[in-house]
Amino acid sequence: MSDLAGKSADDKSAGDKLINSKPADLVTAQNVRMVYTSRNAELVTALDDVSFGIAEGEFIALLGPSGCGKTTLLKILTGTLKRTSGEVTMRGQPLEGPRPDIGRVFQTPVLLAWRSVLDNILLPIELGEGRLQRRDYEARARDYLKMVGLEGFETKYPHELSGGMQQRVAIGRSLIRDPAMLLMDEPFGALDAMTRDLMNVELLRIWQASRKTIVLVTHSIAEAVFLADRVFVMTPRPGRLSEIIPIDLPRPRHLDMINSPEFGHYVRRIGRHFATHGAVA
Ligand SMILES: Nc1ncnc2c1ncn2[C@@H]1O[C@H](COP(=O)(O)OP(=O)(O)OP(=O)(O)O)[C@@H](O)[C@H]1O
Repeated sequence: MSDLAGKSADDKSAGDKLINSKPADLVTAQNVRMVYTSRNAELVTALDDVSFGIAEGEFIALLGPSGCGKTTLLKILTGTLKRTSGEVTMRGQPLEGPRPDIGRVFQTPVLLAWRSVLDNILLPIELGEGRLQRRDYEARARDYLKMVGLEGFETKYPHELSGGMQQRVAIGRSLIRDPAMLLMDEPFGALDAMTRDLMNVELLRIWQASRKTIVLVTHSIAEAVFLADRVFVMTPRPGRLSEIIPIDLPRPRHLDMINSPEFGHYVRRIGRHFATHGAVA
């Protein structure tokens, strides 16, 4: 991460209590295994024996080397990819397909160029099952626009926005159906380092304001430590969870914390782990 000292997430309260309390798990995975069959009929084991629980409101960073199965695990958690074996539950029920209470943010924002910012945020309402009425969600869309820092940009089009702003629209869109959980696949990976740092601070502010559960995939040890309550460290393929590391840094987190000895301790500890078990890309 670059050094943009002094920026902080606004909310003063949300993070600490999550570390100290033990609410029931929102999502669980038990012995999840994923084997793909490639085009030449080769079997590729992407995930093996992955088990964990994630509490409501937690921020989890999924960290591991390229190709270790992070995206695969995220797709399984969205219900869009069927695991080969193992159990996944959400609120105690088996997760067997996509659900409206799980939102997803991709590495690139995938906005529709011919729709305004407000219309892009409302897209899941128009496409959603169950006759959702756009007018019932417009006030919420405006609230989320404000939350992601885009108040006043309702009528702009994607090409009029920076990359960071476009990704804020994508985050607003992922929140519009009020999901319990947001799954984010390297959401700021395409942005320059400075914008990425600022977006991470913004993301913590949005997380604390919206109180969603977040699972975020990253290649960056520093990003994982800065954002997460717990870092799930994966092995090289076939991806297993080799360690779950609670990050006991105070919240709200400021970018100048990355210079603290405690932050350095976590980064070195995870770095040593990868030096022993396999490198982060
Ligand atoms: N549809 C598929 N068919 C066959 N193999 C696949 C398929 N999708 C992914 N894989 C393989 O599964 C493994 C895990 O892929 P995945 O995209 O989940 O890794 P990742 O950790 O997200 O990688 P990266 O960090 O590079 O994005 C890789 O070896 C990949 O080549």
